[in-house]
Amino acid sequence: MVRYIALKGLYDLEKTIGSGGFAKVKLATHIATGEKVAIKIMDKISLGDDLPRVKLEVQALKTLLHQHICRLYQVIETDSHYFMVIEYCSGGELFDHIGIEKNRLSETESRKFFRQIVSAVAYLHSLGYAHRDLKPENVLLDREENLKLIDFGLCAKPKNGIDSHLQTSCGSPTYAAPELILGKKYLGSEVDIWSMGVLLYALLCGFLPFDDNSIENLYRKILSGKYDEPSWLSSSSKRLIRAMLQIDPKKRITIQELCNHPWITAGFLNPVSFVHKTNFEKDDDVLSTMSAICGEHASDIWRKLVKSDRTDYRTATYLLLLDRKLRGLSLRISPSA
Ligand SMILES: COc1cc(O)cc(Nc2ccc(C(=O)Nc3ccccc3)c(OCCC[NH3+])c2)c1
Repeated sequence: MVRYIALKGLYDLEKTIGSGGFAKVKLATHIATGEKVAIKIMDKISLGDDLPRVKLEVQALKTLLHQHICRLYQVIETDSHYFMVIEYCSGGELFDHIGIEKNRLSETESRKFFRQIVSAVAYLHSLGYAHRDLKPENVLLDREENLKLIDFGLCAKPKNGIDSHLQTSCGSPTYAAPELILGKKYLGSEVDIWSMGVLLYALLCGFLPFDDNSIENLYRKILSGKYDEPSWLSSSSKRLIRAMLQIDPKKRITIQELCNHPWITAGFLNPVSFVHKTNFEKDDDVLSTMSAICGEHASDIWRKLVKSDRTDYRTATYLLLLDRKLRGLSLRISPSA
């Protein structure tokens, strides 16, 4: 196993859990706390002119604090590599969780998960970001089956706000909105709604609304906006999916309407809110655990934490200890930290 000097003493790398274009994701252990993390490793050579995307994603993730958005703990940059230390989603991909035999979820279970996706995307849009690559592989679960959105490598924050047009064609065609595959100017918020429509369809049906091995046929199907409506779909589900898979983006349901849609609120007391984690909450138990080991005063540790750019080893240690505490585990830390 290639050892990276930059991780020595901080993280022990384990198996590869994902690999894509210019990155691979490995399972790792945060040595000081023994907690599992995922580390996305990118080498700068193969990143090429995608290098600025890493900085854009890191910048976005430092701002995005939400219970259904996978957490960035630490960023390590060397001359040759970027390492993004990320929350480990031990539940794996949501769609693997659906399992092969059933291959689709009940309306109630689909609603539980879909509300979490809507909450994360509504929060994202409220801060002016669009994900632009919403697809099953980017929807994971943590150990308590809470949903986590991952991979903001294509996310965009248009400089004139979420309502200003984008042009870059990106994301996977299967989940891409008609205006995106036509290369038209599009709104990030509108293409995210379309992709969420594809996700909801896949949850409720167990297969994709538009699928074809030939890219031309796939495009034709997407641009036709026609897809099967299996007999098991309730009329309320059909209405919601139709509202999301509108070819004309101006006729497509908006994220606000989605949060209040009858299908979304059925069985729940309230619409989807995108209340999110506050910023760093100060925890004295965690701070005293850290000060017991590194000898600094808890108040100094906290001051440095708040002042830091929140992507250093101290931040990762604090957040992982906080996570252990929230799970009712002991706050242990190994002296080598
Ligand atoms: C903000 O979250 C991000 C940003 C990003 O650029 C990339 C990722 N990638 C991740 C993060 C975590 C996992 C993971 O924990 N996977 C996993 C865990 C247990 C069983 C199976 C998978 C990850 O997995 C890669 C494969 C998922 N399609 C990717 C997160």
